[in-house]
Amino acid sequence: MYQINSLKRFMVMCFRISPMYFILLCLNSLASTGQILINVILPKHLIDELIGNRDEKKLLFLGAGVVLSNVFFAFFTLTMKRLMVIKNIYMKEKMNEAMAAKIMNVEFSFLENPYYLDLKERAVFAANNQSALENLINNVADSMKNMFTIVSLLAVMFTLSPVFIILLGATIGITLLFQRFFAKYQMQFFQDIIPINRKYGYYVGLAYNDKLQKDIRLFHMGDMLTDRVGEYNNEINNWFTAYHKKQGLFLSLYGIINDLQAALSYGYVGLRVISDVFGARIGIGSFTMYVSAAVNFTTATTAFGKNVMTVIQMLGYLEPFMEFMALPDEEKQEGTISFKGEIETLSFENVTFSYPGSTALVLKGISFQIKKGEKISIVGINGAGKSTIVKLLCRLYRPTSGKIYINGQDIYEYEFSSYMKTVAAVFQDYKLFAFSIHENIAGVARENDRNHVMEILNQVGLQDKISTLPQGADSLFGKSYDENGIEMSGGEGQKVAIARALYKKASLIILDEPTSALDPLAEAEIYEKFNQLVGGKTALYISHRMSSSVFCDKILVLDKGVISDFDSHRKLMENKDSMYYKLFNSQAVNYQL
Ligand SMILES: Nc1ncnc2c1ncn2[C@@H]1O[C@H](COP(=O)(O)OP(=O)(O)OP(=O)(O)O)[C@@H](O)[C@H]1O
Repeated sequence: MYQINSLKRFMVMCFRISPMYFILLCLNSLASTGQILINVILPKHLIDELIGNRDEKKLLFLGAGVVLSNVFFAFFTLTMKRLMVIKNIYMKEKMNEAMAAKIMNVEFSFLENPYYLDLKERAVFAANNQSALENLINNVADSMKNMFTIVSLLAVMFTLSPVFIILLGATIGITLLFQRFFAKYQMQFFQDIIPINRKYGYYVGLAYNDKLQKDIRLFHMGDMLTDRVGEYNNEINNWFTAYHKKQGLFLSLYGIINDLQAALSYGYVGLRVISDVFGARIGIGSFTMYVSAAVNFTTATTAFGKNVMTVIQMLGYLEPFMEFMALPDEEKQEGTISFKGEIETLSFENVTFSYPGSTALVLKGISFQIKKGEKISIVGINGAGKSTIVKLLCRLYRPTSGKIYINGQDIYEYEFSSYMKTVAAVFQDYKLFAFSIHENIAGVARENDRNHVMEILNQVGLQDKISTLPQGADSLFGKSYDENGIEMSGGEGQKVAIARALYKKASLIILDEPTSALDPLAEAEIYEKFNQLVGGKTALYISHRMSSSVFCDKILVLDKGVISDFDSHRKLMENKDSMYYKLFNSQAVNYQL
């Protein structure tokens, strides 16, 4: 049942991707069945005519019928096969597209959860490897063809004798019982192997990951990874050896039953030619037809059994893909009010938060309010919950309790995309993409204002760098796809990321440790100019460099998920027992001569 539901979901998805593909599959299956039927029925009439009246016109008609119909069906099925090869490639591309769209739209919390991250890896693997999709669809199409064939041949054989059908039915019953038994075993096998496959996939993924190669080399992780992958590989091999032994046994028994089926067909139909014990005698033409029908019937039932097994196996491979595709999308979060205008007030009211799957409270009932244009610095030791505040504001996570209001409205009341337009954030682990510098910046607003881009690049101090590049702001990031692509230093990259956030026409700008890679001069320059750069926008900064707080209107001091202070630098420095005073002075002493 679980497999049937899974197959149904998968087929509905494929149908949505390409209804034409399904029409082709059905036509192909019908054509293959048609060819088998013609070759079962027409030779009977040809032989009967040859043995009987030998009417030349009829013989010519029947002979031409056999040849022409075979030519037609051969041409038709070959054309269909070609079309389906093209469609298979298309389906695979679409599957990758759907996967990419899902990753970009799925609720963000899934992408920080190890289970779903792993699921995502396995889903990508399933979509791209093992030809699972192609095998699944081909086997579904083949099983459809075999089913049509079985049903039509049953109709042909029914004209000989219902007893014959009952005898064949009994052998099919035994076959189905075998199939059911093996399908159950197979299903269990593919469930049981998931955890080990997941671990194997995870460690192989680590070895593949180019971002890890520095650490792998520096800390000699290569041997450990290779050993771990080897161990899991052996374990998987042992599992599959046991599986294939069972499958071999099953297929042998299955083959014996099919041979018995063939012997029964030949025996029964032969008896009907030479004796009338089981009914009226039949001629040679009918003998040919019924034997051919029975042989094709046996072939179709065997093939059908294999189709079912392969479909189950491929569904097992594709399960992670389907599970990932069924995750809810971010856009589906409620919120209908279109956000218009600018942020006038922003407030957290008694917000408590723990990450999904964890009971530890990261934020413990925090409340604060910010007004339009204020520049707020959030400080606190590692793990205090600073970045979590930003993630909640960006609607990457939902508060466990309490609410966040903007302009008096719960932020989840706002329609998602209009809300996201008003927030620009530069995260610690910001990413730039393999587009040009210009596209990385202007792409966020989907416009092409070159002067404005250059103006912002100048403001963040990148004018000298850009002027040394032969293609200026049109230089492409990264060398992966363009040998003339540029590599920027960590600090230069951060400046581009800040420029991108500034360019976005957002009224709240959030910088989560955006200057960690900047040299002291660049950092000082950015902070000095920051209020000018940000202009009238409301801004939140998170930085471990306490000197950056001096430029802010207020400082929100977080201590283990609780707000310990929220005031101006001057006021907070008056209290020598405050956490802020300690944090500030612990750094300040390092700068004293
Ligand atoms: N995706 C996550 N799942 C579970 N726990 C998380 C996740 N992200 C962060 N945490 C936990 O939440 C707590 C607060 O993390 P957060 O990143 O908000 O701290 P922070 O104050 O920004 O720290 P830092 O100064 O080191 O950047 C930490 O204890 C961290 O382990």
